Amino acid sequence: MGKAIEMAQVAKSYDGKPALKEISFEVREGSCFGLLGPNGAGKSTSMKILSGLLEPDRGSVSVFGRDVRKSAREIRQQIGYVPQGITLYEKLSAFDNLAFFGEMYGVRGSALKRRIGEVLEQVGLADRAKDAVEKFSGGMKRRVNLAAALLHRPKLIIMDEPTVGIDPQSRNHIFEMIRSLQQGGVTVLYSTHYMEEVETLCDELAIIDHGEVIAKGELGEVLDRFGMQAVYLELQEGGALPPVPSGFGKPAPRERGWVLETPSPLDALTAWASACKARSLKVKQLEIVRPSLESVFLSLTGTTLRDN
Ligand SMILES: Nc1ncnc2c1ncn2[C@@H]1O[C@H](COP(=O)(O)OP(=O)(O)OP(=O)(O)O)[C@@H](O)[C@H]1O
Repeated sequence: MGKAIEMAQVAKSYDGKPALKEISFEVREGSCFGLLGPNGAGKSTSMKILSGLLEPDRGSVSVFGRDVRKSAREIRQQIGYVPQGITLYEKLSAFDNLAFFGEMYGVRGSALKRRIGEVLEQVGLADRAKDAVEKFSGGMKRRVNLAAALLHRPKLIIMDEPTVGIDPQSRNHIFEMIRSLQQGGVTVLYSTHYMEEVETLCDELAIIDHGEVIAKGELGEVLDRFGMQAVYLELQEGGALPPVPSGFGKPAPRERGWVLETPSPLDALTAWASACKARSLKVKQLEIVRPSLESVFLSLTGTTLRDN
């Protein structure tokens, strides 16, 4: 498989302040690639450069093997860019908003009408085509924006934090849409500061922090390389504090139980089991769990992504 995106040593400053310091990453054709990082890390800047909306100061950027600067027009036809902000006409219906975007992309007439029906179906809003966008929730507006980026059947979709501040139903629709796009061979570049989203959706990722790539690769590879295994404990009577196994750190709450990150999970599991037994606590679940991106970020930066 070829490369959908190749960014090499890309740097960008705003008013002398570096936002990207020599960013390099590659996205395989057909993959769902997560660009993960805290606010201000440089995700939007990278995406705007890739979409040809912003010029880098240095470095090279190519999309499907073509230089973004030299082939800007052709590349724009292959990219569907979904910005962070909503860009819709509130008074117009979802259909009319999409008709406007479609014409901008050069889709017209009955082909456009048909295509609008298809993309509204894809984002789960086919039954709301005629309603004015001003009546929509934030999540529904975001979905119309996503639909707009699909009208010209791009081979690469670039989405800048599409799930920030939206309802769970819209989030699920977006996830389903991404999965079906990927099944249809479309490459997806997805930025977020939610690690769980990357874990659920993406097969490759780059973690960026302060304008630098601090880890990249296949999801499983990054987790194995930088993450730490953990032991998960859930007790039968919810709410009780778990015993702390001696010789290990303090467990942290997760879901309905607690989790203990450790380089020696089998020893931790055994020690935790003995500590529970000694206190006659009824264990509902005790198991070794695979590393999370949370532990990857922590081990690479010394801070949790949530704290940022
Ligand atoms: N137009 C601009 N002018 C000046 N500084 C900017 C501009 N756009 C972004 N920056 C700065 O560049 C850095 C990277 O910002 P960028 O928006 O790319 O990050 P991000 O990871 O997308 O974060 P966010 O989720 O907050 O958008 C930040 O320090 C930001 O303040």
